[in-house]
Amino acid sequence: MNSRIYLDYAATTPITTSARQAMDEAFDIWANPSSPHKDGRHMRALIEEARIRIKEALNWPHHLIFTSGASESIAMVLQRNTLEQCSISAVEHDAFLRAGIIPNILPVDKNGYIIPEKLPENQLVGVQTVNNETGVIQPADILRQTLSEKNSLWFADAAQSAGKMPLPDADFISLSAHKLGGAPGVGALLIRDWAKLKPFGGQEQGYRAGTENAPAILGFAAAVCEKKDWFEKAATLREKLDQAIIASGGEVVAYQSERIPTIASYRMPDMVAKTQLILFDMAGISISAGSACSSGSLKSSPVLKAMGWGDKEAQEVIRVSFGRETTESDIDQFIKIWRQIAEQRKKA
Ligand SMILES: Cc1ncc(COP(=O)(O)O)c(C=O)c1O
Repeated sequence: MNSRIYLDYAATTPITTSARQAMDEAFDIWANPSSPHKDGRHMRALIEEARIRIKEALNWPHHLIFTSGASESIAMVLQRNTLEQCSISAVEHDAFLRAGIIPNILPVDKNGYIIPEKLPENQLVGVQTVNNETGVIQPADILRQTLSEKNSLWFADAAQSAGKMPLPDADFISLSAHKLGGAPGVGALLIRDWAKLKPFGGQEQGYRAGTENAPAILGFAAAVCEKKDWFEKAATLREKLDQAIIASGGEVVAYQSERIPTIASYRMPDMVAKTQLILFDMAGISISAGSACSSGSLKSSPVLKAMGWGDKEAQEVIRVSFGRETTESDIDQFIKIWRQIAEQRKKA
């Protein structure tokens, strides 16, 4: 596994050393945080400390409840917010479409940006911070201002940006620990105002049911608090990658848009993504086609379709995503293999 090159960080990131250590230590503290005895109270105190540390690290002064990750947080908000109607952007993660309600879909432009004039009044509006396929960053200030003027609540899915960029000034925010160096199966829902969400369950201030996953929560806190000194390096690597792709006849998706440095999508003309994935895989490189959830199928990415891409072109797009552990030599190797595949395709 270690000799392979992992460029699929948007699907999940490697666990950081400090998160792994915090989890390891937590497994030795054997108590349910709801138990009133001394051990239980100790575990409760550790969870509350983790909550405070995460809020401080993310600079979020309001409420935070632990969940199993962004998908659960998304379902919670869609099902239990206090407004009657809900709209989401056409580029939201699949979890928004599988939360048991049917939202209205808001269009995006060809660069992947939300169209402010189309934002509705008096609704819950789901617009992500960063897209998981293209890396496009939505304009947070415009969204905040427009949605406030329209008396709508902003639900920002920050699964791909949390811990990398400042959080937006939204009403609800979802995130997953495994996208920022923590373990899978834990995450959070950030809530500005308790009154905007209907309670449910006996844990997490009455907003969730189920014993907290204490080891994962403590690992999550450790991961969030780690230094982000690698982020600048990611921007340099992404720029190198973009230029190499363009120079060898490829296309950078949403090249004109503001994008997070850790996610990029590239189109290799006349070669379906599924074949590219196999060839990269055989060359020891893990990448993805669009989102991890839809990559098993041959359907075009709904994100690219919403940006106006045709089926043929959309099916030729792969996603490369990276982070803390990615080195320049990983990127050089990816570029080398990309060039080889592109050359073979030209000869075929
Ligand atoms: C933007 C976005 N939102 C939500 C999710 C769902 O996260 P999880 O599977 O951890 O619940 C993902 C995961 O790929 C994502 O990229």
